[in-house]
Amino acid sequence: MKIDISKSLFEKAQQFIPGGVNSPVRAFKAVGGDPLFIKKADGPYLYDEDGNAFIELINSWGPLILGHNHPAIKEAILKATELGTSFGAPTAKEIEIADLITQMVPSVEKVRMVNSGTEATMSAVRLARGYTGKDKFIKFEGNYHGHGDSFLIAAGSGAITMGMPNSPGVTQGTARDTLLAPHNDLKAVEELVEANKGEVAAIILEPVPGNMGLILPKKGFLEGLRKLCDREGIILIFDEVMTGFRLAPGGAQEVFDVTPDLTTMGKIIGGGMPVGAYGGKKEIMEFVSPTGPVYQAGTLSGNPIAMAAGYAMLKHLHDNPSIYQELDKTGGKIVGGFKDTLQRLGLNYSMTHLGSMFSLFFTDKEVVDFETAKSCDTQLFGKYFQAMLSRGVYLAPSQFESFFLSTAIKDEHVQHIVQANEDSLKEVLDIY
Ligand SMILES: Cc1ncc(COP(=O)(O)O)c(C=O)c1O
Ligand SMILES: N[C@H](C=O)CCC(=O)O
Repeated sequence: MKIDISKSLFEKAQQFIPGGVNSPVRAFKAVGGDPLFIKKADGPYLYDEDGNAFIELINSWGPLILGHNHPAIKEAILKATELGTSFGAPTAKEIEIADLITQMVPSVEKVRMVNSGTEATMSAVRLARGYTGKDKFIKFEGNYHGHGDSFLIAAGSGAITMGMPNSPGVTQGTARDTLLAPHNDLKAVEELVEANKGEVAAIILEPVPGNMGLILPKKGFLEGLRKLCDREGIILIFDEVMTGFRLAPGGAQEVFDVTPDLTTMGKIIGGGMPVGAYGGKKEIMEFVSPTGPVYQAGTLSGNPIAMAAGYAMLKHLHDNPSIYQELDKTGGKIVGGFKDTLQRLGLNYSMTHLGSMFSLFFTDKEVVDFETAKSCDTQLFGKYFQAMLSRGVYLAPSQFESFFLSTAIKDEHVQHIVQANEDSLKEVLDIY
């Protein structure tokens, strides 16, 4: 594979940008080699500056559930740009998207738009603290909620990929109010709440974590958290930045039928533009400024182009619910193909799958939390990543990320991906 142009761009980028990238996981540090510089994308394909084409399973880290350049979204963006790029004032489109979100996610009675998932989670926890008058909150090991200070403790995604689950720069004072629990361990959470009785404002979690690879909730875990929060007056926050509008129109809360008090959203909600949102019970959301005392603002929040893209995306999903069955089928075919290969090659690596998300973990343990996720052979993953790349399949460059499907992936791509997986495993494990 020719990568001369990407290589020289990366050299130049490092002169002006820390590590040559604007988000750490993009640097390929965990998988070796230099990152590819992307020139364009269409449907299921990414094209790099050297002219290589890849079927991709990242989709911009989740947002592009319809693949690249979907006509409905492209048209909405182009139309919106004709009217201006930013007004810093209310628009009709903001009402339309808020209305649609409340229909698709019934636990969200009111919603505030922000510019990223990070802003959404920071704001939701501030709101929970302001509303309850309590300072502490519980997060789960290996869950990732963006790069707000109080979340960079035992964080998943790029933080663990870079070997920095606890980031320097987060003060001890901040860290003290973040209580940590092992994911999927209800008893540990109950004990933590008991030990901090009356002091916990919120429990925040990815209901289906995708930031230590894809991990499924154990039976009764989400329901148990709901009961605990009700009993103790704690705000339950589902961080659905990744799972929202991806696992179902109403996200993981619809799939598992557990209703949080607040939900954070991002990725798909912006149709590929930088958008986040948080919403929930009217009574809690009324606590946000200007109706309430909890301050939160944004110069570009509700940006008209981003709202147009997000609305077009959500409307398409809302009007075409069969998309979710289609994605689940595609996921089933790929995961089924991978599992067949693993069996034939006598390998017992662990796999998880839900709808349009899946993971291949290079460990024989069942991956249910941060500890088991960390048992993966990350060096082997790096070799596998490179082997897949050389066969035209672009994966997330880390063992601690989920793979994402889009509707642009059809049967011919599935076949290519399954074959590439078999050939890559044989290559990296020296199986002939
Ligand atoms: C579950 C979850 N929450 C929050 C975030 C932060 O979102 P953003 O990267 O848009 O700030 C991410 C992804 O980065 C995420 O996956
Ligand atoms: N896993 C992260 C978000 O979901 C990946 C995005 C990033 O850190 O650049």
